[in-house]
Amino acid sequence: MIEARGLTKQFGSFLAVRDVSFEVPQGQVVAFLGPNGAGKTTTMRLLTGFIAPTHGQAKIAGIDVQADRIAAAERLGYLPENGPLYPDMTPMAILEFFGRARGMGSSALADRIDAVVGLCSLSTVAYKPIAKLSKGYRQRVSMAQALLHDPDVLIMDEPTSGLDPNQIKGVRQLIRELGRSKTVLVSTHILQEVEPVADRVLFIHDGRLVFDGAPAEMRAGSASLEEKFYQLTASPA
Ligand SMILES: Nc1ncnc2c1ncn2[C@@H]1O[C@H](COP(=O)(O)OP(=O)(O)OP(=O)(O)O)[C@@H](O)[C@H]1O
Repeated sequence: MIEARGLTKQFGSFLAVRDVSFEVPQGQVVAFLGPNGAGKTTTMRLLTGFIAPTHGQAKIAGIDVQADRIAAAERLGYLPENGPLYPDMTPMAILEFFGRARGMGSSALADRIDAVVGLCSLSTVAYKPIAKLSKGYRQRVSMAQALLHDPDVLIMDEPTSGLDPNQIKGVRQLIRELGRSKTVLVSTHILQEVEPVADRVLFIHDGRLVFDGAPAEMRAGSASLEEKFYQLTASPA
């Protein structure tokens, strides 16, 4: 459902992503790990068609995201890091706006707004301006936007960043629930999140994929995931 083939991105003379290849089959929840500046966001932007690769190819549900971005976007929900939300709008208004932009008809859109407001626990803030919402609720509005068209594939960039422990728990439960029916790639800095949520870990360092395996395999031979994180990033990739 997600395919990266030789993905490479160069900004000027700087190689941010270097020849990254992997495939994620249907129904897998994958944690995308790596230190700051490793290339996680850039890889996710390449996978979603948001930016074009210097070399290589990205496919979502078999669709080349550069050649047919609209068809790929229909199958894909993307939660960008600090995604833009119009602060004067309410969650209901913004979901309606995004749904219309996606060409959803009135009755299907009303049903889906109901579903995502429930799934993301937004009912108590549905009619408050986004400017007045806490960071946790704003994140849930972004999540609801990503889920609105019921995509098969979800790509989420640090969905728990800046949230309190209760909110993190809520997002973790939601990801686990979504993982029952969807293919999910989620980046995070919080290693404790990985084992309860993910079937697989992709670890990127200096723009290169340096580990691909189950969380238990990543931990094998080390005292903890943290220890393995230090080992994987101790020298340049
Ligand atoms: N548009 C750009 N122009 C120049 N350099 C960029 C651009 N976007 C990203 N980079 C650089 O590419 C590298 C990878 O950045 P990226 O945001 O993908 O890392 P990341 O793994 O998501 O980091 P973090 O965990 O801090 O979010 C960084 O050195 C960053 O400064």
